[in-house]
Amino acid sequence: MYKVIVVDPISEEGLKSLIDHKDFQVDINTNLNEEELTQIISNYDALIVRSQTQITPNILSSAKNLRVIARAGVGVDNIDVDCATKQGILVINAPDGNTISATEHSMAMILAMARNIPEAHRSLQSGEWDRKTYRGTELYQKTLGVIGAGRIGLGVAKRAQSFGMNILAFDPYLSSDDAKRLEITRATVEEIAEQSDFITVHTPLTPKTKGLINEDFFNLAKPNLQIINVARGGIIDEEALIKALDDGKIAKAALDVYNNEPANNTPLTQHDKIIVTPHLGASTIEAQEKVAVSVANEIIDIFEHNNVLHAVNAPQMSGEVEAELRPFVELSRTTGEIGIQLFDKGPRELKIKYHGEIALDDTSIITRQLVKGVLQQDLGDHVNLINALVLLNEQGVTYQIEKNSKKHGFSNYIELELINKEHSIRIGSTVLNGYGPRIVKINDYPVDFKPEKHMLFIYHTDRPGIVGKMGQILGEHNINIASMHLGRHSIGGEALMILSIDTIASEETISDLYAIDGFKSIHKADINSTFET
Ligand SMILES: NC(=O)C1=CN([C@@H]2O[C@H](COP(=O)(O)OP(=O)(O)OC[C@H]3O[C@@H](n4cnc5c(N)ncnc54)[C@H](O)[C@@H]3O)[C@@H](O)[C@H]2O)C=CC1
Ligand SMILES: O=C(O)C(=O)COP(=O)(O)O
Repeated sequence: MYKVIVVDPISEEGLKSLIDHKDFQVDINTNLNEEELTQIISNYDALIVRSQTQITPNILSSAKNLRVIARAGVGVDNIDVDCATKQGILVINAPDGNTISATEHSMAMILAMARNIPEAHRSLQSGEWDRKTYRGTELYQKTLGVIGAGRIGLGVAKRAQSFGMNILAFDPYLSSDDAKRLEITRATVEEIAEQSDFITVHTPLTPKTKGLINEDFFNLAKPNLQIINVARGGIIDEEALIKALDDGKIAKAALDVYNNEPANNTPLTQHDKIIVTPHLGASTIEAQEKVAVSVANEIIDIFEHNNVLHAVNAPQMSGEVEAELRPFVELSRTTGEIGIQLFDKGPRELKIKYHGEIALDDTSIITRQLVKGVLQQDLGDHVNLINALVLLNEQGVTYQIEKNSKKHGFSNYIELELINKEHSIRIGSTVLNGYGPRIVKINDYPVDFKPEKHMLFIYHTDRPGIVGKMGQILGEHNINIASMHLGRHSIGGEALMILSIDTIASEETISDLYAIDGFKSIHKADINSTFET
């Protein structure tokens, strides 16, 4: 039974598939403080949040059994994702469940601000009939600057176009083709500052976007500028905003999000030229149901089928590409395990080469599997696909990836090289049509074997009688040989023997094998990962 805790208010109707599932127990407790959550989190396999609960390193350090944190929404800035990643906890979100609601809320804010609706409403409720003070502005033929042209930004742009607005957009990922097709003009942040009558921000909060709209920006702005933020508090510098409004550098603002939430104690909510809502962008019946359905179904899929659709801190694992890559994924972990056992000391560097068609695919999952295999010998189960690269970095090991879509003898070829100051080792692998995963190269030795659970790699001088002696010693130690492969450069020259054996070879067995004249170095490789062809 998997245990899931829901700590923010989330549609129970949307969570129904999880609540009704026989393999899941769902506890809903939306009143926990940090200390209380820290105390109970080790009981849970999955945690569901919205933006309210801060998932801190403190909580995560106690989350010994937590495998998944699911954000029923988009922004994950309330979750310490780096810390979760280091601990191997998968973070997922529901990236499109609330897009329409946040888009519509942004339009509502623009319209409410342009037409003074909240102020006029308040005035009329207080008994006034003032048609002069609340004269507004049309959107028609005005310029809207969109910073962050993703799902919501483009949704706002499309709706604003239907009001006859011209759209300028800044987003490093907005291609000129897409901009042309969408009839949007790409612009720099400065151009947007200078030319816009309205501005809306729709980026995530990142070190790059924090304070993106600041005093310098407002100094470039037109005095009639009206600006909204339905993305994240902090993208617009709050102090600079108040100053720009007070100094008449810009006209108005509308905010749904704040540096500190709940925003009970800030001049922003009292300012005459700012209209405010308490982070309501995603607060509709429809959005809440959609995000809840999305995280509930994905949690089930992750625990039951290991399928991840909306990973924030891991490569995606589903669909056609995954089916194509699956044999390589399993082979790679094994290759990493073999590699580290053939290497005497810790590597300082890994080089990973992808040759052939596979070079055209997203191979990040394979890279992580190779690294996981390498680290697993020392770090055991702690290392997983989420934290493999972080842990590699922590071990002071760098990695490089080389991709070449030209064939390297095989239609697909993956090579792992482990390097330190003294030496390096290269292991080449492929998946052969009809034959499955194969190791096809060890350093310069061409080989061809299917990795098995227990193997011996013996570097020796090629000479007659050596195999018989080895068979005899293994027999004396009650070790059965399942298969044997030889790679050699020339007759009588240096050679590599690879044995699959049915049981683990003891240190005593290895030391007896060293007595054979011509055996130079012997490495055991015992594979932890389950390996299927
Ligand atoms: N107020 C609310 O209730 C809600 C707020 N949001 C917030 O809205 C924001 C956007 O959400 P979506 O559109 O769904 O995300 P998205 O991921 O579809 O779009 C974000 C866009 O920002 C762009 N971007 C990233 N860094 C940038 C930079 N430095 N400069 C310019 N563009 C940059 C990305 O390229 C991407 O196109 C998020 O911060 C999210 O948390 C989302 C839903 C509800
Ligand atoms: O999805 C987002 O990023 C939001 O900001 C919505 O936040 P909420 O789920 O309403 O707390």
